[in-house]
Amino acid sequence: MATDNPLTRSAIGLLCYLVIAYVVRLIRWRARSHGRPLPPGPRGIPILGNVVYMRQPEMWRAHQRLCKAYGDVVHLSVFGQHIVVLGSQQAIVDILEKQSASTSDRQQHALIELSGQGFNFAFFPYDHRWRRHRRVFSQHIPSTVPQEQISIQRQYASLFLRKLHENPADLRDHIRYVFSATIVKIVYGVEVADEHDPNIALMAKLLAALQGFDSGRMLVQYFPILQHVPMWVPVVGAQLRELAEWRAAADEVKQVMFSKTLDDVDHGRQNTSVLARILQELDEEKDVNVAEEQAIAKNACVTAFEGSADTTFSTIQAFFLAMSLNPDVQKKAQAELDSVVGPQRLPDPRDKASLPYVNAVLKETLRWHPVAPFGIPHTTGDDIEYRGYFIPKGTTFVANTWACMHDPDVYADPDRFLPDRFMRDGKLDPDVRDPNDFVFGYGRRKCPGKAFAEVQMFTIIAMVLHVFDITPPLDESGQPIVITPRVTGSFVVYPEDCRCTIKPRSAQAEALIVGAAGESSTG
Ligand code: HEM
Repeated sequence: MATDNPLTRSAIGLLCYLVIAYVVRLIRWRARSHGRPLPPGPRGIPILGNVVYMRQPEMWRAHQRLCKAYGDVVHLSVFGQHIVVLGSQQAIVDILEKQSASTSDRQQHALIELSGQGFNFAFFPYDHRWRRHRRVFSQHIPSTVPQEQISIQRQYASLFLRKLHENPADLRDHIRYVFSATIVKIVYGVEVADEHDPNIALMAKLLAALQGFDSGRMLVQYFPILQHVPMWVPVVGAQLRELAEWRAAADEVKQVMFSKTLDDVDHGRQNTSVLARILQELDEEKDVNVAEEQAIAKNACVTAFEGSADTTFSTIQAFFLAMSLNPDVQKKAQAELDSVVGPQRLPDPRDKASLPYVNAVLKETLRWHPVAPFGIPHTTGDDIEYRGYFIPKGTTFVANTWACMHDPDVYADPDRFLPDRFMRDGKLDPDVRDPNDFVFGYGRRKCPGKAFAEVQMFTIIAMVLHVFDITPPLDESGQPIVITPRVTGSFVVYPEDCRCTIKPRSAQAEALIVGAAGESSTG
C-alpha cells in the first residue's frame, strides 16, 4: 500500500495538520467576526498582498483614487498585515476620535529599536508607559503655551529675521536653525549660537536618522529576521551598519544634552528649562524611582525635539514657497499687518486675535502642504466594528489627511493657495473645515505640541511678512525662475524647492530687523 511509504505518510500528516489548522483558524475568525466581512478593497497577490498600494510616489493621491473606487473605508493586506485606509472626515472621526479608546495603539516593528527610535513615545504602544511619557510632556509643554516659552520663541524669531536679512540664500538652514535652537533652549536651556554650532550638527544627525527611518527603505522593517544577518552581506549589511550609526546618534543626543542640563542643575547654574525643572522637582520628591523618572524625562525631551524640528521646518518652507508664488496674498497680509501693527514695531503673538488674514495664511499653509499626509498611523488594540464591517485587532489605520485637506467639495480648487477661503466679512469663518483639526492628528494621539507649534509658526509668519517681500528666485540673467510645487519624502514631506528672493520691504522694515536682533540675547 502507498501509505506504507514513510514519505507519503508524512505528506498526508502534514496535509491533515494544515487542513485542521485552517479549519481552526476559520472557526476562530468566524467567532471573532460574527460573520461580518472586512471592509471592501482590491484583491492582492499571494503573500505580498496589496503592497503596491503602500509603496508609490504621492501615495496620498493613489489612496484618494482607491477610495473613489471602493468607498472611504478600504481594506488592504500587506504581508498578512491588515491595513484600513480612511479616506473621509466622517470615517476618520468615527474611528480615530470616537473609538479612540481602541484605536490609539501603534504598530510595533523591529526597526523602531534598531534605528535608535525606541525612546520616541510617538512610536510607543498605547499603554501605561506611553501615558507616563505623554503626561510629563504635556505638563511641561502645555496646551496654553507659557509666557516664558513664548518669549523664547519670539527671541529666536527675531534672530531668524536678522539671519535672513544677512544671508537670504541660506533660507533652509535658517529655518532649520530657528526651530532647532528654540526647542533646544526651551527643553534643555542650551543656547545654540548658529547653524555651525556642534549641538545643531548633533541634532541634525538625529533628524537624518528619523528621515531615514521614515523612508520605508530598510528591509528589516519587512523582514525582521534580517537583523541577524552578518554585516558583510551585501545591501542588508550596509543597512545594518547605517542603523547602528543612527542608534549611536540617538544615544549621543540623549546623553550629551541631558548631561549639559544635569551639570547646570548640579552646579546651581541658572537654567529654567523643561528638563532642569523636572530634575529639580525630582530632587525634592520622595518615594519616586529617580532613575526611572529621569529616563522618562530624557525620552520626553528628545521626543519634543524630534516632534518639533521637522514638522515646523517643512511647514515654514511651504509658507515661503506659497508667498513667492502668490504676491496678492502676500500684499493682503502685509496690508493687515500695516494697519494693525504699524511700522514702529514687530508683530507678536498677542496680535494673533487682531490679524485674521495672517491666521488664514497659516491655516492655508497647513492645508495646502500637510507635512504628514497620513499623520502617524494608528493601530487598533481590540477587534472593532464599523458600518457592519469587521476590523480585527492589530489593523493599522492610514488616515488620508491630505485627501481631507484637498477635498474639492470642501475646498474649491484645492491645489491653489487661497487663504481667503477661511475668511468671511473680514473675519475667520468658523464654518470652514479647520486644517488644525486634521494636520495634527487624531484622538488620544493628537499632537501634544500643537499649541506650541501654532504660536511659534504664527509669530514667524507674521514677523516675516511684516518686514520682508518674498518674490520668486532669479536665474543668472536676473529672470524669475518658476517653481512648480512638489514634495519629497514619504510619511513626512518637504517642499522639493523653496528658493525665493527675500528683501526688506523698506528702510523702516530694515531698522526693525536690525533693532529686533538687538532684543535677542543670542547670536
Ligand atoms: C507643523 C507642526 C506640527 C505638525 C503638523 C504636527 C503633526 C503631528 C501629527 C500628525 C502627529 C501624529 C498624531 C496622531 O498619531 O494622530 C504628531 C504627534 C506628535 N507631535 Fe506633532 N506636529 C507638529 C509640531 C509639533 C511640535 C512643535 C512638537 C513638540 C513641541 C510636537 C510633538 C509631537 C509628539 C510628542 C507627538 C507624538 C504624540 C503621541 O504619539 O502621543 N509636534 N504631530
